Amino acid sequence: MIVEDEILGYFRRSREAVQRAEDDTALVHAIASIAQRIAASLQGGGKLMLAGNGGSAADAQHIAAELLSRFKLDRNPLPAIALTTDTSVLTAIGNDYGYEHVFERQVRGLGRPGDVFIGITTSGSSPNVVMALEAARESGLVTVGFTGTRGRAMQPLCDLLLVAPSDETAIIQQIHITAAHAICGLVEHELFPKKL
Ligand SMILES: O=C(CO)[C@@H](O)[C@H](O)[C@H](O)[C@H](O)COP(=O)(O)O
Ligand SMILES: [Zn+2]
Repeated sequence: MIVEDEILGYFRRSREAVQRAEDDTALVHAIASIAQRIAASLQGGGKLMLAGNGGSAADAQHIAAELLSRFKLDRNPLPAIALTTDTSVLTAIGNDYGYEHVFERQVRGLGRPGDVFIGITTSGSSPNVVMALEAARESGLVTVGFTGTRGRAMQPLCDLLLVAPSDETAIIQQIHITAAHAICGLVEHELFPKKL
């Protein structure tokens, strides 16, 4: 019974967060604006870079895969890189400069003005993501934050901020990947209208 309560409680909190997201006009606008900025960057020869820790690292990789491979349309690959995958780079930077630099240094090395960087942190306080957003801004990238209600303080660092309406990491991640799927669909529609 305790196990069942745990499961049903989790489902209920998920459903309530999705409902809050659906009713959140600012969130829906943020999703549309993020898709528009990514499409504009890719159209102009830019690329998308993403980073996060733990489950959000998996989300960064998931989103890059949707664009480089395909989301729903059979079309040309779109340039997207998750900065979470190269263990040589991550261990070298982590070992030589510190873990808080693992994304920031990649942003400075790989980012070009007009690219888009998405930093994903459910708390809004992971130093490696915050430093990468600072580096992206200094390097002339479009800065996008994915966070939850605890992460609103990221706003000054972000051109666009997606705030999932929850303070629970796992639930925030679920809203993030739902929003990311919507963004991938919008980017495909914008860039490949004839494929519809
Ligand atoms: O996936 C989960 C929890 O659902 C964890 O791996 C979680 O991502 C990790 O604890 C992260 O280190 C949390 O970092 P952040 O979202 O606060 O930046
Ligand atoms: Zn998780």
